Amino acid sequence: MISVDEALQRVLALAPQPKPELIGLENALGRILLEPAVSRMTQPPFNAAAMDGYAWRSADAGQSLRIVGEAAAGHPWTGTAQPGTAIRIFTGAAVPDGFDRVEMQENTRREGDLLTITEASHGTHIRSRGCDFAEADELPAGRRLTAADIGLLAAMNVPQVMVARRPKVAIMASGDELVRPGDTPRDGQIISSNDLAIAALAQEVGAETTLLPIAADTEHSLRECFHMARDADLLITIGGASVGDHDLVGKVAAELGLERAFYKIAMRPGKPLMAGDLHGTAMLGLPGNPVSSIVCGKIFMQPLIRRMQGFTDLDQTRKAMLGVDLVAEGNRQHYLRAKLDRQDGQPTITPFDRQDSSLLSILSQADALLVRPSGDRARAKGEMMEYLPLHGGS
Ligand SMILES: Nc1nc2c(c(=O)[nH]1)N[C@H]1C(S)=C(S)[C@@H](COP(=O)(O)OP(=O)(O)OC[C@H]3O[C@@H](n4cnc5c(N)ncnc54)[C@H](O)[C@@H]3O)O[C@H]1N2
Ligand code: MOO
Repeated sequence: MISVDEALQRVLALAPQPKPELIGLENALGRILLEPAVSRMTQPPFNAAAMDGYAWRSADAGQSLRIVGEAAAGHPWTGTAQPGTAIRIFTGAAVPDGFDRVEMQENTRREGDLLTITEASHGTHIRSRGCDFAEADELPAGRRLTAADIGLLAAMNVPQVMVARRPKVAIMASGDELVRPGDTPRDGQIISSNDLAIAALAQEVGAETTLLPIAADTEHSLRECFHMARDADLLITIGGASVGDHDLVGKVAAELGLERAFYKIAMRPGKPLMAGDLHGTAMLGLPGNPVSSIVCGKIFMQPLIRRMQGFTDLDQTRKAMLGVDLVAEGNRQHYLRAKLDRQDGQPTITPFDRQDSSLLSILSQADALLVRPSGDRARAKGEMMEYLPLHGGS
């Protein structure tokens, strides 16, 4: 059995180079920028009024001013600033050269065309040209685009961006006992939940997912389903990974030409994980126990899908204070479903008592996976421990 860190490195090595795709900003949320985006604008493109009021010259302080024009957003004033003059101006309008202040109208008195500044503000209320960004400024490659990034790119007059194509992920559940949600299970059958959960985890990090038919526990059925995934960037199999007579995924994958990167890792849950390359399609074979498959999806599949899109910052670990005492750990790195809260103002993490790898209800209540390295010593309440946040992309 190899360590979780070693396994993760081997999984990430299966990622092909990201494939570029040019898309409009309206579809760019959450996508990973592959090439820097270069601004085609300086913002603001002119010195702009930040208040509704009057533009005037500080050299004229203390004088009564003659109002000689008006500038509104989208409607510049074309005259030139003369001593002793002011213009009416509105927020967003270009401040003509020569005027170096805008006073908000609440601080002025106007009588006909004559203006008195009754109280001068501290600031100029002028946003100087380029104070936000300049033409040729860049938004660097490698970032996952946020709503704020999309606003910035739009303001930069960059209507399209080069992002990584969404990896195509095919997901195959296997097992004679499985039926789809909504079907009526016969004796001995259960509902297939893992493939939908794994698809959701893959979508969370930008994948385009396809659910393959549920494969029966026969080599023929598995082979057929493997064949359906041949155009995918990544094939995820679920179940059939262990040592039982009906656990045939590894055997069939090997016969079809899987170059195996590893099988079995020192991890709990998730020991029978396998990974490899199948004629250019990366493959992850997840264990069937529902929590094992989702935890492996979180720890291996999500970073792999991110890496396929050129994302580099893959470390998700954070720290919190332990809420209870814990006994010493065994020889596998243990991921415990846990609840996060605050105690004495400190983020605190407390694992659930029940940790069996079939319990989806506990996983759904959990906010985090507490990470305990293999062979970890007994831990006391109050110690700082590492965890991975659950639920939510990024
Ligand atoms: N003799 C041994 N037995 C087992 C070992 C072992 O080391 N020696 N390891 C155990 C561990 S740990 C795990 S994890 C499981 C993994 O086994 P498989 O990957 O072969 O999974 P299955 O046997 O197919 O299923 C296990 C369990 O999960 C349910 N399942 C499977 N697929 C789904 C699905 N899509 N949705 C919901 N539930 C699913 C399945 O019905 C079983 O109950 O092996 C242990 N055994
Ligand atoms: O590793 Mo299994 O995944 O412990 O249940």
